[in-house]
Formats: sequence, structure tokens, C-alpha cells
Amino acid sequence: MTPPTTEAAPPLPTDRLERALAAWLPWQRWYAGKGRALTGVRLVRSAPVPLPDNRQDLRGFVLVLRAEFADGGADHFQTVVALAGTVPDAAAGHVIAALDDLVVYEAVADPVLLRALFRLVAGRQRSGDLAGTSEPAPDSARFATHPVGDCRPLGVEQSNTSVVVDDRYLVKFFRRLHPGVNPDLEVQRALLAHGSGRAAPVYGAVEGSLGDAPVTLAVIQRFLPGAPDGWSVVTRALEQGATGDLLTEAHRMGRTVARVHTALADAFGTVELTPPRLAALAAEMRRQLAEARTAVPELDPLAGDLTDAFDAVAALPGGATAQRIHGDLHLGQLLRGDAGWVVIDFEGEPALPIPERTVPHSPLRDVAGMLRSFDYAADLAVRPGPAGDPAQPPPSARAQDAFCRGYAAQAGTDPRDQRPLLYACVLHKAVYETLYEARHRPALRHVPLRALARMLGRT
Ligand SMILES: Nc1ncnc2c1ncn2[C@@H]1O[C@H](COP(=O)(O)OP(=O)(O)O)[C@@H](O)[C@H]1O
Ligand SMILES: O=P(O)(O)O[C@H]1O[C@H](CO)[C@@H](O[C@H]2O[C@H](CO)[C@@H](O)[C@H](O)[C@H]2O)[C@H](O)[C@H]1O
Repeated sequence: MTPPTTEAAPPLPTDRLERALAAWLPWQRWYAGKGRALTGVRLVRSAPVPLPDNRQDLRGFVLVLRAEFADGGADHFQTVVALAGTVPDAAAGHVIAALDDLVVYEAVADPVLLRALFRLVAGRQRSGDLAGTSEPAPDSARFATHPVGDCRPLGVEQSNTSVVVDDRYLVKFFRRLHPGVNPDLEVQRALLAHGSGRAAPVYGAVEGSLGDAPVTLAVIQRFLPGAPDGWSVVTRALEQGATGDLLTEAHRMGRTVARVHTALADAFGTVELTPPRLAALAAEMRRQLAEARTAVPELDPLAGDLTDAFDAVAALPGGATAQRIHGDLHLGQLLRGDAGWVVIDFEGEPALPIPERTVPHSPLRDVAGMLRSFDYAADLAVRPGPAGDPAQPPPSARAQDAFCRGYAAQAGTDPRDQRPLLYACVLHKAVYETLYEARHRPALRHVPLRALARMLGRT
């Protein structure tokens, strides 16, 4: 066979590739169409990755797929594929299809493709529909000349797919695509500019287009090697009965989240949480409940109480503040780096359209995410720690208290001062979690359901 060349590359065998992708997509951990009947996959963009001249045996493409569902809806997803005569050992588990004498495999961790994408970003180059953009990170000169070597997929459960390059850079490929600049990039750019020091520096991004809008395909940021995340720190402390460490770290996390909120307020401004905004929030909470009930019937007996709590939000007086927030904060989104806790993954809820993720929200939604996460950790810690003093609240409740105190020490106001709103935000987050678990980790759906029953006084 004559190896395909970039110049005279034969067109992609679109029909067969689409059929192969339709069979492959539903099995991917990051696939967000679970629970909906997929009727087909269309290839809406295929941008060739510019590869070096000495790799004529390989073609690389960033593909944007449109997944179409029986319910009439459609979502967009990204995959980066390579087409070659043989599959490298490292990609053996990532074959999508064999098409005649070519194998198509997922190539997000292929050093050749990553090297090309680094060049695109550092050089702010364009290649067809792909555009590299770079940021003035403190050590961007070093990034610009980095010779990509070792590339390994991060291999943790994620909404997206991240690859660690030489233990120094993290390339995150967004999987579900929405038109617009991804908030993960937009927010990290703003935090870099405002010097919050509580996010990992971002070096740049690969962008493309979706319809008439730009779309963020990947971001490259600093990898913090060996930095434990909040989840592992908290579950370990719970398992070891190390309550002192737990409370110290929870307090520090509270301070960090408050600092990030201040930086976001400085970068994007604040608005008043007026009665119409509170009404919109209550409506969103009810909508989330209705959606979750379609997949989680166990919510039905709780729906009346939940609706009452959400309606109470609409009746609150205005006056509190709304601003850009993280939007999907939990213990896994904090990493303990050398200089303290940093917050990662500002994408917000990947299922929501971008305009909905970028509207100002109460920062209590992030606080609620963290409070829920301490509760999850207590529920899922492998081995409960030694029995504590029965006169004391359980360690997870003390961690939640320490987190709020840390937040208050930094922000000047305790989130618990707005108790009805915080309560509704915590319930809302738990409802979101029931749906998330039903779709992605059914074995864990009891965790938020149990918490809801407890919070609503049903146990
Ligand atoms: N800058 C970083 N340094 C080290 N590890 C990171 C970094 N960013 C993310 N991670 C690791 O990757 C995991 C997933 O990252 P995240 O940004 O939350 O991805 P996703 O959007 O797919 O959820 C995190 O829980 C953390 O373990
Ligand atoms: O993929 P993301 O990190 O953006 O977030 C999604 O997945 C999370 C789980 O990986 C999920 O978090 C839920 O489980 C966590 C424990 O695994 C717990 O700490 C969180 O409190 C709980 O919400 C998150 O909700 C989801 O959006």
C-alpha cells in the first residue's frame, strides 16, 4: 500500500467511520449521552493535525462528532484519532476501527500528535480549523521550547481526558463540546491575569469552531506532580481518625475557595442577587429536580419537601451577591500543591450550555458542593476511623464547620449566615448528584439519596 501523505491525503471514509464511532462512543467513560438512545453519529469537523514530514505513515485528526438521539436532541463530542497501517503498542487498547488496511485509534496520548499540538499552541499557529492560543504564564518561554517526550493518560475517572506530558504539563481534551470559549479556559486566563495564585497556570489552548462559534478543544496547564487531591486527603484523615489534620485542611480549603471567589469577583464583577434572580434560581432548582426524577424514581417521595425548599429561595429578600463561580466544586477539584491548596477544573457543569454556566451565581453553590463532598467522603471512606467522642458531632460535620470557618476567616462572612439559601443549594447539589450517579456510577446513587433523606428528616 502507498502510505497516505498529508498533501494528497485521501478523504476520510466518512460513512464507515461514522458507523464505527457510533459503536465506540457509548462505551467511553466520558460519554455524556448515557441514558439516551443513540441513533447515529455524524462527523461535523475533521481538522488535520499538522504532523512532521518524516511521519508520512501517520495521519492525525481532531474530530468533532454530532451524536444524534432518538429523542430528537443532539450533542457534540471530540475525539482525536490517528490513522496508520499499524497500531503502536501504547494505543493497543484504543482502537476504534479497522478500515481496509488502516487502523483508526484514539490518539490523545500519542507523543507525535501532542508535539504537534504544543507547537501549534506555543507558536499561536493555525492549521485549517485548529488555532493555537498561548498565555503569558510565568514560565511560558520554557513551555514554548519544551520537547514533548513522555505522555501518559492521567487514567482517573473524568468528564474529559487529560494527558500528562513529562510530569510537567497537563493537556486536557474536552469531550463534550458546546459552542463558545470553555469556562475552564476563560476563568483560568482571568485568574492568571489577576494573580490569585490559587489555580494551576494555564499555558494555552487549542481552539476550533462549532457552527459559527469558537469552541475550546484542549487546554494545556501546569501539572502538579504528586499533589494529592482533597478527596484523598480527607478520606485518609477520616480513615485514620486524624481529626486534627482533617479540620486543619478543611479550614485551609475554606480559605482557598474564598480567595478564588474574591479573585473571580475582581475579574468578572458582581451583581446583586435580586428577587428575579432568586426566582430564576428556584426555577432552575425545580427543573433539575424534574430532570433527575425521570431517572431516579426514589426522588418521588422527597419531591414535595424539595420543592418547598426551592420555592423558599424565590421568597428570600434580595441583597446577597452573585458572581462567577466554579460551578462544580468538590473535594476532587482541590489539589494540595507546594504552596497550598489550588482549585482546578473551572469548566462548571459540563452538561449545561456555556451561557448558562457563565451567568453570575451565588458563591454558596460552590460552598454547597464542598459541604456535600465532605459528606460523600464520610459515606465512602473505606474503613471508618476509630469511634470518636459520642458527645461531638461526626468528623464530617466538624470538617464542614471548619471549611465554613476558613471561608469566613478569608471572606469576612460565614456562608451559614445565609442559611435558607445554603440549605437549598446543598439539596440542589444532592439532587444533581443523584442524576449524575444514576447515569455514571449507579452503584453510588444511594449516597446522595441517603443524604437527601437525612437532610429532609426522613431517617
Ligand atoms: N494541574 C494539575 N496537576 C495535577 N493533577 C491534576 C491537575 N489538574 C487536574 N489534575 C488531576 O486530574 C483529575 C481530573 O481533572 P479535572 O480538571 O477535574 O478533569 P475533568 O474536567 O475531566 O473532570 C483531577 O481530579 C486531578 O487528580
Ligand atoms: O467530572 P467532574 O470532576 O467534573 O465532576 C463529576 O464527577 C464527580 C465524581 O468524579 C462528581 O462528584 C461526586 O462524587 C465525588 C466523589 O467521587 C464527591 O466528592 C462529590 O461531592 C460528588 O458531587 C461530580 O458531582 C460530577 O459533576
